[in-house]
Amino acid sequence: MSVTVRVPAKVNVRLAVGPARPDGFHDLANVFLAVSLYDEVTATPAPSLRVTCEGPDADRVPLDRTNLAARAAELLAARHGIEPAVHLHIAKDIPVAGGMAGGSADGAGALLACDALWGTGTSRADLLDICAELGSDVPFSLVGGAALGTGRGERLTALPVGGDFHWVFAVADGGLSTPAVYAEFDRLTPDAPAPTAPPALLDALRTGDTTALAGALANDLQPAALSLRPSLADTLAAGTDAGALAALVSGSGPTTAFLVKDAESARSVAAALTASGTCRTARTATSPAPGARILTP
Ligand SMILES: C[C@](O)(CO)[C@H](O)COP(=O)(O)OP(=O)(O)OC[C@H]1O[C@@H](n2ccc(N)nc2=O)[C@H](O)[C@@H]1O
Ligand SMILES: Nc1ncnc2c1ncn2[C@@H]1O[C@H](COP(=O)(O)OP(=O)(O)OP(=O)(O)O)[C@@H](O)[C@H]1O
Repeated sequence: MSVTVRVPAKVNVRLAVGPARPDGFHDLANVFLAVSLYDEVTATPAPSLRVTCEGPDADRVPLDRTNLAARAAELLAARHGIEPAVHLHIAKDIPVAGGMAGGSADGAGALLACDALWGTGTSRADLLDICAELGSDVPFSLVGGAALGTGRGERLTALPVGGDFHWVFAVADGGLSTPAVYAEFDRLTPDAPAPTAPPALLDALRTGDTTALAGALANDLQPAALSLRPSLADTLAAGTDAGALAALVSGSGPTTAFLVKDAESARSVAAALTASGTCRTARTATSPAPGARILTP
């Protein structure tokens, strides 16, 4: 018997970053939106914990105990006093180290899959606690939809979304290290103000107004990502030249996100980005997407 869970990627439609805290993390006003690019995590009984991965970026995914899926299985097993005797297979479609929370998705997916496989019946509150222990983005991978993340991004308030949004994601060559991007933010922003989520952005989500959302997108980590990877400016320009309503770096990058009017515009902007030679590949997606879900056989 095995259990498969499907988990979405995310884009941050507003990532407001405050000053570094004593524990090294930054307080955020982080407006997450789940998008329709998914990893699938399959949990199968095995003599001991083992991780495998398939997909175009599989060679860049660690298969040891540092994999967030493996860590999720270990934390859940420890909480219930059992052995993490499970094979976790990741079918990876979310770009690796791309600022789209791919590792976080696998952590949330493994947690839900193991809880179902082992019949441990963990409460939603306990699952969210384990997610927060795994990483700041992991609770959102579990819940999906749209949410405001405060604290280091792990404390979530669900947000209403009144319509579908269409996106193109330009996947860059290689990744960017999240801690390195936050460190560059600190260097560039010595007096960061307290982070807030503007009402205009929350209204745009609530009413499903693409034009208003395009005017409200913002990522405080974008200057830091551009400073570490200046070529991303060419990718952003290629997308807006091709007709995207707005462009921004996704999370800590280097994936760039383009909000477009509709599915037809998504196809033409993706084609133009691919032809521009400023990215490795371009993907289309819609939002909001549901959070981690068990796929019924
Ligand atoms: C950039 C985002 O993806 C936006 O959603 C997240 O803030 C990053 O979330 P994540 O990858 O789950 O990050 P974590 O695994 O919790 O932390 C990795 C590192 O990122 C930095 N970090 C992360 C979150 C935060 N609020 N402040 C930080 O400074 C810290 O250096 C930390 O050591
Ligand atoms: N299951 C996993 N999938 C991908 N990377 C993983 C996984 N587990 C651990 N990692 C490690 O985490 C690093 C960041 O990968 P990930 O794909 O989560 O980045 P990201 O999308 O930038 O995340 P975020 O948006 O949350 O900052 C990788 O370089 C890899 O070493």
